[in-house]
Amino acid sequence: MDNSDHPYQRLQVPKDAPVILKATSRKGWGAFASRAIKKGALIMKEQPLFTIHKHQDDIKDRDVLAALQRLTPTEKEQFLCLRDKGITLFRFVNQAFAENSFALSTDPPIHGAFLIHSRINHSCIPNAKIPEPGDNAVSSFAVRDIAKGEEITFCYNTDFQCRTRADRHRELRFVCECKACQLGTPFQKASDMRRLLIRGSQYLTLGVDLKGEKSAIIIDRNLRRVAENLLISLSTRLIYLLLGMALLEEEGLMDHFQEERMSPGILQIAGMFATESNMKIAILAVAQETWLEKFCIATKLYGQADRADREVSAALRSMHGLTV
Ligand SMILES: C[S@@+](CC[C@H](N)C(=O)[O-])C[C@H]1O[C@@H](n2cnc3c(N)ncnc32)[C@H](O)[C@@H]1O
Repeated sequence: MDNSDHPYQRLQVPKDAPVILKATSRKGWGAFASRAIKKGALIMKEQPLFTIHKHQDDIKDRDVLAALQRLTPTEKEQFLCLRDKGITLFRFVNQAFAENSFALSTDPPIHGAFLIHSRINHSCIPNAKIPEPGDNAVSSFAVRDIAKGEEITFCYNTDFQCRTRADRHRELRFVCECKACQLGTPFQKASDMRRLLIRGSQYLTLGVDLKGEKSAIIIDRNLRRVAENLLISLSTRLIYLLLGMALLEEEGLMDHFQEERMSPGILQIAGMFATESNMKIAILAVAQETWLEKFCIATKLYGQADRADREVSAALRSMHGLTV
């Protein structure tokens, strides 16, 4: 099909959004920056074409057809532009909805059709992020400077930062071609290693693996026992937290959302040391500019017990319902 005739040319991008839709060479259609977008800037805010108040698995063709009946002819025409992988008509309308929707709420379950955000392709090292939808809308933000003409991407899964290439591809069910997925390249090999280490360091600080499971990565039984019982020392806890952040930074995954989410907890841990020599190092570590610098200073705490260790462990164990 000549792309100038493609139905996606008729999709209405939110007014003033710096986005144009175009065919990519191997990923179907994608969204591209129509002008330079600064790191942190809102890319676009999109209202749903319609919503369905059910769990995704319970949404049937008839639910989508009923929702379409309530649309104006122009809105209905937008939905009918959708194509499977940008090429063929969908066999079922609920499939078209599933491929082009975002969850607006889990309890109660609400899914909305977002035709423009659904054109954004995935990358394991994305330049945009779609935080938890709120306000009955989906918004995307640049997590680094995006040049005019660059493809806009976001990560389709929230825990990919600690999953290897093979593991991510099993979940995605397509072969991503981003920098972290170029099989056998030095970056991809280092990326797999970094993401495994991020997963391991998360386990050591939280005491649980992804989805609350036991770790398949940390095999030392004693270390697992200490982590699962939230008994790691303050210094080890700070070091692993900062290691995770430094690895995210090195991987190209550090952004202001990540920093806003993690920084308060890290500062809190750093402020809990009671032994003066440890306290000085912790304060110096968190004052550094980059996460790698913070981590490097914090390693000076390695193996140091602290007067607050017992009290902090007891507080964490009580918070997690473990017997103190
Ligand atoms: C929500 S759609 C994204 C828009 C889609 N490219 C289109 O043409 O409408 C998701 C689909 O796009 C393709 N896709 C997205 N990201 C990709 C990537 N990094 N590598 C390969 N295919 C990708 C996959 O076929 C995936 O199932």
